[in-house]
Amino acid sequence: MSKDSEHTYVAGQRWLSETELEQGLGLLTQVEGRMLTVLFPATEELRHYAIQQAPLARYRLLPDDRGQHADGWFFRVTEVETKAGVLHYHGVREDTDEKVTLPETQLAAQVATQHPLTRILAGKTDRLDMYRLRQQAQQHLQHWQQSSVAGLLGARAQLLPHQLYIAHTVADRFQPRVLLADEVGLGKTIEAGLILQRRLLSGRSQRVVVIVPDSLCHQWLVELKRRFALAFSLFDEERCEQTLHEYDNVFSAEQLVVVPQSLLQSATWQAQLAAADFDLLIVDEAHRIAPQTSHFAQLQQLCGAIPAVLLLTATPEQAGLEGHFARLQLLDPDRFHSFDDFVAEQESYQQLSPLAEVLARVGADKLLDRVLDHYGTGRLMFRNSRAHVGGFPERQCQPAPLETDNDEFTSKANWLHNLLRQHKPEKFILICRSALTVQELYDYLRVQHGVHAAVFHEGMSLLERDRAAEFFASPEDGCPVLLCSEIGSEGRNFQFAHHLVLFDLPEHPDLLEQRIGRLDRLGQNQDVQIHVPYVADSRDAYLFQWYQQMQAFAAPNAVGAMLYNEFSEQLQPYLSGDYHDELGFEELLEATAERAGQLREQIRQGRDRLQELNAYRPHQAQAILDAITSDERPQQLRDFMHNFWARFGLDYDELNADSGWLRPTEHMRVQLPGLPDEGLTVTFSRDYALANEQVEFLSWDHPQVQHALELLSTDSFGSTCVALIQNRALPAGSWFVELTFSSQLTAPAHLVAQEFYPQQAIRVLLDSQGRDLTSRVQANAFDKQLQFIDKKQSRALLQQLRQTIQQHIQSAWQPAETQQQALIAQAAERLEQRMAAAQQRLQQLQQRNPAVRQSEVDALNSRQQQLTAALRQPMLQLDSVRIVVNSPA
Ligand SMILES: Nc1ncnc2c1ncn2[C@@H]1O[C@H](COP(=O)(O)OP(=O)(O)OP(=O)(O)O)[C@@H](O)[C@H]1O
Repeated sequence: MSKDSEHTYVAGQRWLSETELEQGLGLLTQVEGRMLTVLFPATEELRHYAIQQAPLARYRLLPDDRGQHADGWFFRVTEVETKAGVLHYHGVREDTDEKVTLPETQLAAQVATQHPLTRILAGKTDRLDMYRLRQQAQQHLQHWQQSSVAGLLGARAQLLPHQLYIAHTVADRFQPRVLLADEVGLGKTIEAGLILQRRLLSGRSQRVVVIVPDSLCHQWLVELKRRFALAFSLFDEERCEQTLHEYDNVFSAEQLVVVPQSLLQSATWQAQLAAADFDLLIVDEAHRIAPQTSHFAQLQQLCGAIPAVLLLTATPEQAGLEGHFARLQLLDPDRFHSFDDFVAEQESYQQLSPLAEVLARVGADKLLDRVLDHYGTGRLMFRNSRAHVGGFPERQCQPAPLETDNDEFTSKANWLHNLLRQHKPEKFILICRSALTVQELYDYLRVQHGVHAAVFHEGMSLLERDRAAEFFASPEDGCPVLLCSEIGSEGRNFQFAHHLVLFDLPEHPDLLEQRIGRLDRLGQNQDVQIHVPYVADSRDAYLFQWYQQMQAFAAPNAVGAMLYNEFSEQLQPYLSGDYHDELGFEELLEATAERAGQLREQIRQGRDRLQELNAYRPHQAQAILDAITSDERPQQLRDFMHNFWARFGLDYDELNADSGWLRPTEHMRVQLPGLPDEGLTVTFSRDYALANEQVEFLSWDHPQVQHALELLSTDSFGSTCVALIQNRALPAGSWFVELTFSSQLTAPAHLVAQEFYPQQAIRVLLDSQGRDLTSRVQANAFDKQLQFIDKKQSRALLQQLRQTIQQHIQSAWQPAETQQQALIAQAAERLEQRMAAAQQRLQQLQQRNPAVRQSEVDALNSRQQQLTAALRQPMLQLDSVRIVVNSPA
């Protein structure tokens, strides 16, 4: 038996190593002369120490503490007894309620080495600034978790109210199943991305599949990365084949996948997709999968298997109202069971429109909401129009009637060459119906005129297409024109160009709209010139005149599909050259113009207007924008991240007022997602990020920021600390223990409990006598007075005080629990109020609007019940401890 200033060393006692805490709980096996031997059973390491300098801390449990037996079971300590220097714990087993007594020798070797109490006992502390950083991280995390716009903060995108309104409305539904049908180029991809991001970050969705026309896969992958910092994986045929031998279901390999539409053709992959437990499905250009095809049947199966579905199409009625109905049916088969009922219902909505219009005009928002609630498809379908969103440049049609001394192709090709020459160095996008024409034109321009054109069509590989588009878009490239086929270019972003050449005309007005939409989309900053060459009496000449009657070139054409349905049969003979009656065409034009006027008027008063009013409710959108402006807090984020980088070994060099270069150093203490070795240029400014695409936009939603918040809130960095206070009003040598407890709910992620009860920090401040000063000494005011203390001093203090500190820490649980109860009561009240309001609203809505699924109402009830239950059992944990010692100068 031997003795130091604090303890008597006896074999059988348990000790922690202050220098090697990760060894777990040591067992003192031998005391011989001036030497100690300690075995660390967790690592099977043996250590010998000289008694005078042994860096050991005595491990003792106190009544009410929780201990673990070497056999794995836990017990609650009721009494502690010392027999010949070894502690004997009396307690109750948690699993069996049995009373037990065990010597400390039998304790498990694994102790929570990250636990602040263990760290304090072992004298392990961090610097004051690290402790502060941890506290800040927790406050920021709490703020973010509670924000009503978490997940909508981080997109590299302008804050456009029509997109944010849709994103917010759809993302927060239990399992949204909607059609995003904004006019072409208004940003459906961004809307889908925002919805996705908010759902992923809140835990509402976890496994996502995006089905995209093959030609758009790359664009989607790039947009998701560039705009949302989301890394999706492409699962094409090749990747599936490669993954096949590793996984039963290839799609289990990743959480976020992009799948080319063509993959649906394979029964194997299709079956695996349906069985891959995705919880969110996004289908881009959904009109491309035509009803009554096998593809469509497969899509139907997927929509049946995946609970949340977003279908994207700018031209929902391209294949007629039946096609539109079929897609709505994919979303809600129960509600859309009869096409005739659907048509009748659509007509009945027309009556609502004038009233809604008046309410919108006078700004009676609440009443307008109620009227719009009656509009059945409004819950399922969102369609914004340019007219409603506003701020778009004009379209200018430039018809080019041509003389024909040559064949049609040659005349047009020569005209094109002239056009390009006149407008040098401007860039032109040319779209025609087939890849064959693209190829012929390419050859002709090269051979006859020495003009090098870029080409873009479905016969090229995706990589070739992307390269061609990129090459053409680069300002250095000398190529004046990009020749595109119809189908090859759908969904593409060509708004950097201002001239569109329609080398021939498509037969369907929606296809024409898709073509113009390549340039006339968000981000277009000049009027779009639409050049239409045609030869007299040709197919295109007739089509051009017909399109003029419906003003198809001047503005987005909402009536095109309906006119096509009514008149296409009469039009056919003129297109094929098989007609006898030129007068008949004049009549057709007149009839088309008249009908277009009627339909437009109907639409103005009817369904489309209702759709627009519903897709964008300005006062609600404004509330979302306001919340974003107040929760973005770029300055606070910047300060926090700068501190984080400095403490964790990353170098940051300011490049200008808005951006800087971030790079890892050899002292980097953690791995950050998406940080390459050579570093990264970053900004906290949305505007700067928008103008500089290569610069990473850091927001509270960004994975690196989330990682920092998470790390600092859960890991042990900064969880224990000793600091000095110099306050003459207090006795010298008086000291304080400041504790932070974290309180959290344990609930499945999809319940999004953090919205009501984010991870909460509960502070308790005790003085050296164990008196509770929490409410008397404010956290900030206290913190401001604190100063660093050097490591040696801090260690000596802890050695001296640790037993009392351990007792104080134990007594702090009671006030922490009391504070927690108050927080819980507040959260329960908030939950009750908000849920009651949401339920009432949904139930009222359900009475008015048949598109509210019963499952939504049930889900809301069940969420409330589960959250109420979770609120009864919050988890309280000791998170950090700071010891403050007064030493007046
Ligand atoms: N909020 C925004 N901020 C900046 N750019 C945006 C925003 N929304 C959309 N854009 C850009 O506008 C263009 C059109 O957006 P997007 O491709 O999402 O439209 P879309 O409705 O899906 O078009 P399409 O009907 O052709 O598929 C894209 O280049 C997109 O990056």
